[in-house]
Amino acid sequence: MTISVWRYSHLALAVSSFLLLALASITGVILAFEPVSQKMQPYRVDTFSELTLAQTLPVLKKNIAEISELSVDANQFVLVKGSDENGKNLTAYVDPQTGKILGEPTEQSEFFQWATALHRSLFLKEIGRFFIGLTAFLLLLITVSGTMLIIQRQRGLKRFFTRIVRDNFAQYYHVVLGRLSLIPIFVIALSGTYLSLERFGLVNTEKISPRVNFDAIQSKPQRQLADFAVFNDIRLSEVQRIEFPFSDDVEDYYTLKLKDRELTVNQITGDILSDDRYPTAVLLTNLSLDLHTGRANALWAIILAVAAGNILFFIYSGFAITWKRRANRVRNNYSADESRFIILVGSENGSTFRFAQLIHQQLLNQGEKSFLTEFNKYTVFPKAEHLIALTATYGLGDAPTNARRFATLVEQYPQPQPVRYSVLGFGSHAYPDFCKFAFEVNQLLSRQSWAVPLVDIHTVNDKSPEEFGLWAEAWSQQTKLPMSVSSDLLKTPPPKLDTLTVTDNTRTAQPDGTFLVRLRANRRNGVTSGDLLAIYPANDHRERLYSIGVLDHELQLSVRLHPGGFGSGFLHELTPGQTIQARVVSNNHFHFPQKAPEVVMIANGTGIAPFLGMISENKQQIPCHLYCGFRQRASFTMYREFLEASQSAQQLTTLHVAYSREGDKQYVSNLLTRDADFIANVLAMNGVLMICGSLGMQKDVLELLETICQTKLGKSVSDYQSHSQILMDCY
Ligand SMILES: Cc1cc2nc3c(=O)[nH]c(=O)nc-3n(C[C@H](O)[C@H](O)[C@H](O)COP(=O)(O)O)c2cc1C
Repeated sequence: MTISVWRYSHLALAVSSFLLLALASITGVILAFEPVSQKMQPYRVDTFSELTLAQTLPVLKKNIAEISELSVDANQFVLVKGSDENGKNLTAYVDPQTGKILGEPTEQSEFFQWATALHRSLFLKEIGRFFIGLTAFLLLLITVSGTMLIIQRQRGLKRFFTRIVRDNFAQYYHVVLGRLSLIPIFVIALSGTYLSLERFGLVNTEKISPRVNFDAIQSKPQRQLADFAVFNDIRLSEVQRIEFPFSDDVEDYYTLKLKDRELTVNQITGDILSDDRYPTAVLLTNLSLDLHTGRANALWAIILAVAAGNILFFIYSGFAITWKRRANRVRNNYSADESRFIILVGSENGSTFRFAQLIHQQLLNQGEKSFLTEFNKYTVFPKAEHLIALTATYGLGDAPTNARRFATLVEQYPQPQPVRYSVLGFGSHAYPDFCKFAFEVNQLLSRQSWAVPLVDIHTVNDKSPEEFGLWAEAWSQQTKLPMSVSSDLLKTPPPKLDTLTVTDNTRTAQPDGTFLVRLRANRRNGVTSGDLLAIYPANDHRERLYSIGVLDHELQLSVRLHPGGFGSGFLHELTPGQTIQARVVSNNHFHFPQKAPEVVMIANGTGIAPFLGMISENKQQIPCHLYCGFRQRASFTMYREFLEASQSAQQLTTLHVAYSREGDKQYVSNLLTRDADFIANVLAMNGVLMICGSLGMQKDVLELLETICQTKLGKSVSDYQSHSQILMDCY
């Protein structure tokens, strides 16, 4: 069964019962203190559990003139009814060992009487009892559905008590306390339901009346009470009530109502006259009363009070979670049919909607027609030019509930015109399948003939505004539409810029040639190869990002000069000694995996930049293979010397170069096809593939990897992506 079925049942049950449940819980907390307060009265003797009837009854008979009845309550207080030596009625707690009178019972306090009546019947007699019974039953169902939700959330029964990832206060404590109070709440609900059924006569609790054969009653041999075998066998702690014989006549007998049966005993010989076990239903009623009220054990009563208090918290936190989910409902000004921008959201708990709304709002403010909807509402969008897919991942790397049907819908509704797409995954590294569903969506879209990749898939760990900002910047660069990340979402001050000094610039003669720029940061604040350098060519909001390779403590950028290029043109003109204002954007997901047993780097064109730095920093000599593609040999010349030196120093193990416009006219994907077995082996041994370069190359390589993974490893490429074995930074 899917998570949503359990979730909706859980919610529906909670909504339908929360008022009565709150009332029952509040009164339940109050009533749990009654047994605790009662147990503090000094009527229990320490030897209670050891005393037998043979020890107790003779002492009581000796000390009390006339006894008609003895009862033992849930607090193990012994109450005797009868009369004293003056013939006056007597109802008193006694010491069962000495027969001494300890005190008189008092009436239940009015407050507890009031709370009990409210708890049991809402002061509405039978109707109230019915609703309270129904509430107990609903609580039982809520407990079951809640347990299923926790099992699904924790990915299986075995992991039920493993660490819970903290999402937000209400959700975290709803699950933490839910797990802890699961058993007491289940017991409260089950016993409450049972007691209601019993109350309405739906379970048969009729006791069998003792059948004494008076013809067979013996009056010999006469024995002392202390010598009755049956009284020696029965402990006081097994007794609920004893009715004493009304006279000395042999036909009057002792009736012993024990916890599990009723006995009648000849008052002269001590013979057992009848022995009837109670029906199971009666035993269950007693057990339910013990468990539901906590009357038998003060510690259990306190546990019940805490559990009932937790129910109140669950009502609050459950509604807080629902409220948060509902608050993200979408309002569109334009229809799906007329919109140029389609934003799809896959979200379970609503936070991804916040990010989607931010994009949506900015597009609307710029006068664009934008339509925001859920993945499951995907259809044909006749005017769409851009598709932005934002999605969280849940379960075992699964789709959120509102994105479950996406794979089917995509096949069902091909778009009639080319649409440029970009996928942004929301997830958490706390889970092993990081953003897996987003990677699947990316794969799915990349296979559609109408889908044109616009920006490499980006991921956002733990709702990081900075990582969202990276995507926004990349998307904005491609579309030329401003997409800023609002400061209330970022909750960080505007970036501080560093001053960097140009140390070298190889320049190029051709307008589509590649050149290398080296910069030295005035203060070295932890730049790592794979990070990005944000430059501001016009000193305004326009930012351009370049992949950094750190070589000899300097930042090296590999740049292709585009005719009229805003960023590349600016960098091309830099001369050694010049300074620029820029900032380093940490790009943690694309750092060299220091713990990987083997690393394969795949690049085309300027995508080689971060790899040069990583190779230069590979002092541990982790086996490292570079597959790179260029148009002509000339493009590779500037890297050759460095890479050959790295091979000699064993910082680079193998080097494979493809030229697309010369010689065999190969692409980097052709090299990978040739070495498919090796690539599969690296993945199988937990090695890491890193891809950097153009999105076109990335698409080809991913398609190839999908085939390799499926045929040689029996898994999807998204499996490896979600386990950080395939890292990408393409543009
Ligand atoms: C029960 C649960 C399971 C999750 N499973 C994954 C997962 O497998 N992979 C992942 O990257 N993130 C996982 N996450 C993290 C969410 O995807 C992430 O917090 C996301 O930002 C939530 O977005 P939403 O509020 O729109 O649903 C999980 C979160 C929860 C609460």
